[in-house]
Order: sequence, then structure tokens, then C-alpha cells
Amino acid sequence: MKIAIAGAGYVGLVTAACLADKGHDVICVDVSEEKIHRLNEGIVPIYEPGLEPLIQRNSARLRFTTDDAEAYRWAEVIMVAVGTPPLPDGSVKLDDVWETLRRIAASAERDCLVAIKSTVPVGTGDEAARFLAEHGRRGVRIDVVSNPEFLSQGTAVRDTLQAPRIVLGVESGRAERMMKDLYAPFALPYVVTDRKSAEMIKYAANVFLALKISYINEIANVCELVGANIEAVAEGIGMDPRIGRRFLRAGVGYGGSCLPKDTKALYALAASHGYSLKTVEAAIAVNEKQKWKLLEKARAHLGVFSGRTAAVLGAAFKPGTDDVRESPAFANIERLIAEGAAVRVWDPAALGHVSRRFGDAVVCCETMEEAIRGADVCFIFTEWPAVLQFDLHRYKTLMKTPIVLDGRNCYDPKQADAAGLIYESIGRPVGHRQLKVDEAVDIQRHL
Ligand SMILES: NC(=O)C1=CN([C@@H]2O[C@H](COP(=O)(O)OP(=O)(O)OC[C@H]3O[C@@H](n4cnc5c(N)ncnc54)[C@H](O)[C@@H]3O)[C@@H](O)[C@H]2O)C=CC1
Ligand SMILES: O=C(O)[C@H]1O[C@H](OP(=O)(O)OP(=O)(O)OC[C@H]2O[C@@H](n3ccc(=O)[nH]c3=O)[C@H](O)[C@@H]2O)[C@H](O)[C@@H](O)[C@@H]1O
Repeated sequence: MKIAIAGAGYVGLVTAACLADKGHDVICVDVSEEKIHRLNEGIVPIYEPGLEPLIQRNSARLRFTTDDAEAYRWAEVIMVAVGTPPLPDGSVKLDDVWETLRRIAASAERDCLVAIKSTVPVGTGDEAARFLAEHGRRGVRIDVVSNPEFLSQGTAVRDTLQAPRIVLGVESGRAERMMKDLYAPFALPYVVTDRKSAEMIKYAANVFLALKISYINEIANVCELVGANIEAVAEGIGMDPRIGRRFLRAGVGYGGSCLPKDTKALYALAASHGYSLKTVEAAIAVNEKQKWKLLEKARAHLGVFSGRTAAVLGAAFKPGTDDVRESPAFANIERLIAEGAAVRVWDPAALGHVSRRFGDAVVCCETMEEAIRGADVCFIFTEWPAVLQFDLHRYKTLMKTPIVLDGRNCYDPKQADAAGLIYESIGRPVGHRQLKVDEAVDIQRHL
């Protein structure tokens, strides 16, 4: 089939490459001249494992352009994968979606299907269908489908090729048939429903994941108070298939472009109908507090940050991506700088974003060693493989004071203790080298 995809971002690019890989002819459209220029030069503008070879392998069936009118004239299916960022009140900014729909209405000359992959408030698909029926060219039939996306960054290619389900929110037999033709080569299970329910499935899924994370983080906080170990607790409850093991990793909270914005968007949507979503409100509040956990722990050791050197390991919101949107690391770096710390940041994929955002206010380090050398404290915000595999003794040799505060529970506390570290993580008992606030005046004295 001939597919046009609006938006060459994490979702659009991955979807384009996977559809081309399954034999479809795909044109990926973006308004960013720079992005399209780079893609046409063979440079993939985002870091997503497996994406570059997939794009290269399918170059015969995959084109990139800024000429949306030409792409929308040509396509049988137009997929909308543009951004839907949050507005200050938590509701969703739909400007790019509506701009895309306006362009489709003006350009589509043949009967076609518009599949909305972007995460949009419930009811947007119905509005889009009305708009296209009213403003599309005379005699051109444009069906609208809600086809929400569930991929995760870092595993996006696999998630797309082996998705647990494909959700289709359709209002006509023609739309359902076309979407099933499109996805037939993937041989995946479908959930076929109406447009509004499909849009709700997307929010309900993301928000459920956020609830699960905030719940485990609160349990971790209580574990710290009572001396229990969250890793054992998560394993113990996760083995119950009604609960499930995934998304029970305690840490410094969820970040990224989606869980934070989608929790707020669902809350705002319900509120606009006069309903207060209490569970979601609590999950958002817990997450906001959780992201400062490591700074709280650091204060107990160091008192103030002024004059201290802080190493930050990981800036991306999770491993396997260069995305720093709503990254807990960024909020913490900002606060450390504001409180007078000298901040040295390492990340294997996201350093470009760090230097663009913080400039000379931080030192960007190419290696973990460079970041931690001479540091008074080390914060771990992202569980990159290099962090997991790092020789714990190196912290002791390289740091001025080996205080390692781990927001992703990367190490075994006993091993960290044996390696001579003052090590604290989330929801687990601390080693015997733990310092009390009033003992922390002169760290060196204790080592
Ligand atoms: N990033 C993720 O892991 C997932 C994102 N989603 C949803 O998918 C949507 C897209 O997200 P991302 O890919 O992360 O966004 P992104 O910000 O990486 O990419 C969006 C792209 O759309 C382009 N664009 C803006 N206006 C355009 C227009 N009128 N025509 C063509 N291109 C245009 C932008 O230049 C940008 O390159 C959002 O609604 C998001 O909530 C859903 C599942 C996963
Ligand atoms: O709508 C979206 O954009 C996507 O949002 C999330 O995907 P993503 O944001 O890429 O990443 P996740 O793996 O969900 O992680 C989100 C955040 O939660 C944190 N997390 C995740 C799992 C966990 O157990 N604990 C935890 O703190 C991660 O560190 C990260 O900061 C969902 O997992 C995807 O299904 C969805 O398609």
C-alpha cells in the first residue's frame, strides 16, 4: 500500500521503517527541513537501537520529504504521528495535529484513510472526521481511524514488529478493512473498537503504567522507613500474574515525553467533564516528589551543594534513547547548578541535549571515569549498561569522596559496601558506611 506518515519523530520514523520493511511504499513527511535533509543524507536524527539498519535496508521503499502536499495526494493511508505536547494546564496542544489535518484536507485528491497515531484526547478523531468531511476536496472520501501507538523508546523497533496488539478505532467497514490490509504482514492480534474507545485505551494504558510506578515508588519509600527491601518486595508481588513483574522498578520516578504528559492530559480531560481522577492525581504528585529523592539523600551527607562537585551518570529519561524530555536527571542538574554545585555529566547518547540545554554551566564528559574523577558525590539517574557493568572499586579510586547515590538500583548494596562506597539506592537498606546528617560535616574524616 502507499503510506504517507506525517512526523519523522520517534513514532513516525519507526513506523515508517517497519511498514517499509513489511513491503509497503512509504513517504515520511516532516516540517523540519533539517531533519529531512539529514535523513536523505542517510543520517538518522534520533538514537533508537536497530532503526538505522532498518531504514538503510528499506531505502528502496522509504522516502523522506517536506513536500506534504505531494505525499498526501499520493497516499492511500496517511498516518498522523506529529507531537502532542502538554500545555501549562495539563491539556494537550493539538496545533500540529490540526495543521496536518488542514494540509491533508487541502491536498488529498483520492479516497484515502487518515490514521491518527499521535496520542490525542478522546473525541479528537471524531472532530477530525467532521473537519475532513467538511473541508476536504469535493468527492474525496477520507475515513478517520484512531490507531494509537504503544511503542517504548529504546525498544521501539521490536515493540512495533512484535506488538502485543494493534488497536483500531474505526467507524466504517471500509476503514477496518484497509487498516487490516495495512497491518496484515505483521500478523498481530487486533482490538477493533470505536474511535473514542481506542483513544481512551491509549491514555488508560499509559496512565496505568504510571500508577504502577508511583505505587512501587511509594512502597519503596516505606521500605526505607521500615528496613524492608523493595527488590524482594517487587519480586514477591510481581510473581502473582494478576500483578505482573514489569513496571515495578522503584527509582526516581517516570520521565519521558509520554507518561508525564499523558497522566496530566487524562486528568485534565476528566476534569473538563467535572470528574476528579483521584488515583491519577496521586500518581502525579508522588512522581513529582520522587524525582528529588537523591538530592534529599545527598543533603543528608553533604549539607549544602555549594562548592561541591557532583557527577551525574545518565541524562536520558531511560537507557536506549537520547530523549531527555521530562528526564528526572535534567530537573536535578538544574537544581544542583542553582545551589552552587560544579556538575559533571556523562551520558552515552544524550550529551548533545545536555550541552544545548546547560551550556557552560555543566561539564559534559565522554566517559564515566571523567565524570566521577574528583567528585564529592555521584548521582545515577539512568541505568545505562555501562553503569551496570562499571567496576565498583573505580568509584572509590576516582572520587574525592565515594558517595554514590543510585536512583535506578543498579548495584547490589552489599557489593557496593564491600567496594568501600557510601552507597544509597531506592527502597533498600543502606550499607554500614551510611553517614548521619550531623556526622557529615567533614566527609573525609569518616573514610
Ligand atoms: N515517543 C514515544 O515513545 C511515543 C509517542 N507517542 C505519541 O506519538 C506522537 C509523536 O510522538 P514523538 O514521535 O515522540 O514526537 P516527536 O516530537 O519525536 O516527532 C514529531 C515530529 O512531527 C513533526 N511535525 C510537526 N508538525 C508537523 C506537520 N504539520 N507535518 C509533518 N510533520 C510535523 C516534528 O517536526 C517532529 O519531527 C505524540 O502524540 C506522542 O504522544 C505514542 C507512543 C510512543
Ligand atoms: O506513549 C508513549 O510514548 C509510550 O510511553 C511509555 O514508553 P516510554 O516513555 O518510551 O518509556 P517507559 O519504558 O514506559 O519508561 C517511562 C519512564 O518510567 C520509568 N520506569 C519504567 C518502568 C519501571 O518499572 N520503573 C520506572 O521508573 C523509566 O525509567 C522512564 O523514566 C510506554 O511504556 C509505552 O507503551 C508508550 O507507548
